[in-house]
Amino acid sequence: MAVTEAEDQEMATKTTQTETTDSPRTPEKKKSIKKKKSKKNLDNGDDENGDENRPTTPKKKKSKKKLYGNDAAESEEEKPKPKKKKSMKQKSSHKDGMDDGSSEDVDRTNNQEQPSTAMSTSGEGRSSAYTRKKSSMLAVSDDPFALREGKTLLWRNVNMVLKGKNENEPDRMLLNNVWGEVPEQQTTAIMGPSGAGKTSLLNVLAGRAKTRGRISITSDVRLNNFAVDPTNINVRKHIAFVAQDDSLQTTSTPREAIYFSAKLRLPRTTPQKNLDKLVKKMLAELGLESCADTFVGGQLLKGISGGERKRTSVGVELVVRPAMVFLDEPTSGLDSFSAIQLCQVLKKVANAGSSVLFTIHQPASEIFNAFDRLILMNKGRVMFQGLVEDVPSYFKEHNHPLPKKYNPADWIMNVAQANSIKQLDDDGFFPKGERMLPEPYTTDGVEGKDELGITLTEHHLAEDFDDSTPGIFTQLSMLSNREIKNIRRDTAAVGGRFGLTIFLSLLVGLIFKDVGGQPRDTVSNLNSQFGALIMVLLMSMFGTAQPALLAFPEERPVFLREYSTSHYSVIAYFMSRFCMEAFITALQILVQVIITYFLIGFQSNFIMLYVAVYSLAMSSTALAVLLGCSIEDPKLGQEMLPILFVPQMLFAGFFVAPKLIPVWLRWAQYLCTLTYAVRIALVEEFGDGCPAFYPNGTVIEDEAGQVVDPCYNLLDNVGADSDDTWWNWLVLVALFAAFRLTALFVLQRKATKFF
Ligand SMILES: Nc1ncnc2c1ncn2[C@@H]1O[C@H](COP(=O)(O)OP(=O)(O)OP(=O)(O)O)[C@@H](O)[C@H]1O
Repeated sequence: MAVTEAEDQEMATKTTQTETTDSPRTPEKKKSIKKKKSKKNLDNGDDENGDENRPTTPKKKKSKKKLYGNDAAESEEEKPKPKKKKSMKQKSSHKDGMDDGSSEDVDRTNNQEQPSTAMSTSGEGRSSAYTRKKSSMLAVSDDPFALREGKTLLWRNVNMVLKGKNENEPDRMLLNNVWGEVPEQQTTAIMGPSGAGKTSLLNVLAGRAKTRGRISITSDVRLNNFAVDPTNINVRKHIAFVAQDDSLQTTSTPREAIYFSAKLRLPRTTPQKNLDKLVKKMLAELGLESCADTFVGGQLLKGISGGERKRTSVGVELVVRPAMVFLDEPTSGLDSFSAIQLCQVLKKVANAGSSVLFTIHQPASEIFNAFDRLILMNKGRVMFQGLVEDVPSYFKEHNHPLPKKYNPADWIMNVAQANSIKQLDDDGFFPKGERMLPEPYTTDGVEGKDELGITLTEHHLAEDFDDSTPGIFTQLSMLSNREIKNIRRDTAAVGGRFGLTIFLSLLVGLIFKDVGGQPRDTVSNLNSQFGALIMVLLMSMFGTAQPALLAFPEERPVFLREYSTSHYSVIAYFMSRFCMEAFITALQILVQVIITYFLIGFQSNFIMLYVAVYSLAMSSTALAVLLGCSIEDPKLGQEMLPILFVPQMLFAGFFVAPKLIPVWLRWAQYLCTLTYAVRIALVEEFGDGCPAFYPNGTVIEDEAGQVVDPCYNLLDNVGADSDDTWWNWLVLVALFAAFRLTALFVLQRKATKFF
């Protein structure tokens, strides 16, 4: 569409009309607008009076000339012409299936394309269903393509700069003054040669890229003309995003993955049978029926094909009937039939009201002609932007007419790649000129905040967001169910973990066989008993902390995708993971302690030993989870394992007595969970002393000539004292709680602040 400066002025004027003369909106005004909205809900779609405060439905704009960015359009101070109106019904029927562009009831010659921002005030014939309260509308429908209220995203001056490594290396403009819009009810494709900046633009708009390292990003982005920071989690939640890399739970099936999304993201009042029907219809629309109950699969688990996985990712987002859908190369890896099928689905989604934006590489002509709009990127700049049907005339006007019987997508890519930027510039591509945006409804400035200091934009977003989705208990139950299925289905991982535990326990148990029952009358016996106990403790630490450390970085993409698309809260995710971990660890430690306890013949009480080893395992996993939440890369997690274990072993007192550690380092022992577990277990095993110690005559005497019980001596060496046992328990539990809470905090910050 063509937004010229004249049109921008029109938009600004309309904004003023819509919002009265004061901008930004005040809370009071917002209330009055709410009232009008509800009144409108009752007016059964009769918009002949053109109530200027109602949310508007952008029309499918048609124009032959004056494309958005057409230099002629930019230079002329032209009065915008009135828009031709079509009813929703007419529009839908026109858009159904592949758009053949045959809707000749629209004056394409003179009708300059209009900005389809939310403040556009023309009264498009929106049905009452379209404007009904979102939650009730969605709850009662079992149609994945039910009408919904869309949103329009506008952006200007989007720049992404890669700073040079040093003064000699110049900065690189990865995105250079990029502008555009994604109107509701339309499909917009971003095309361009490899490295043109398609994914970068999509990521910036979806809030998945931010100033960081050598990359700096600036942008002016409007959601329904509210100035927004796309990286804000509240903004991100409005956008269903399908990334290029599928991040799905590998042990779920497509049916379960789509159901999981529908159950947690649709209004809680949605009847179960509607959810089931929705999922069924979504699977059918995406051609996933035949693999609906096969595992998604991953590196180690055989599952559905790459194309099926991609369609599942799309289904997971579309099933919740989002207002905005962004997709990064949704057709990559799909055969041509599946690609067309997917594009038809996207088209239906747009017809239902959503704004759809996606990147795509050289689509077939059938697919290309089905898009409504095109953004053609080249070397980080916008080479063309407008209606797809205007592409041939635009390229003809700029000296690159589309040859007959040529796929237009191939042709425009050919033009973009075969000509230098200078040549294309000379030919008039890369429309220039400053593109103004109308005054935003609110800003983050002081005047845009209410008395509580909450920005009006946040009010708007929060109000707009459906808060009737399931609460924490449903989230916990859904997440726990999925975890249980994951454990049952990922037999390799669970089997490996338990297999290794059994193997190592047997190895240690056999090597130290019956050592625990030997009389404590020699140094070697006593040392062996001590060694056996330390081995059991270390084994529990290694065997449980390692999987916990690696679990989150591996699951991170799934968590971040689901969290950023409002599946569940961080607390629900954290709690469900904790419960599963606690359960699996309890079983694992039980197996380990049963084998070692009876093979070695420890003197401790079985239950006490089990609780001590389990407590160590849980507090070690808490530290591991904290580290795991702080890092992004599973490989880095592997490399961090020594950081987790080595200091613990060094400070626990069995390699070097704590009193021999330099004073300035000695404090670190108090942060090591192993220190406390060793003290508790040793007191339990040797706390009664060695009644028959060293009968062969070798005795140890202290400086005063008193005979020293070697068991007490051993406890003393590691700083253990039976009087401090409760204190040791307390610190162990406190460390566990501190690590867990810090991990929760880190996870919350990571999830909301950074993608
Ligand atoms: N974080 C980054 N650091 C350095 N360079 C980057 C970064 N992100 C993007 N780029 C560079 O920006 C340019 C555009 O990248 P982008 O991935 O957006 O291109 P694209 O059009 O999506 O390409 P493709 O079609 O090959 O996926 C590329 O040259 C890429 O190397």
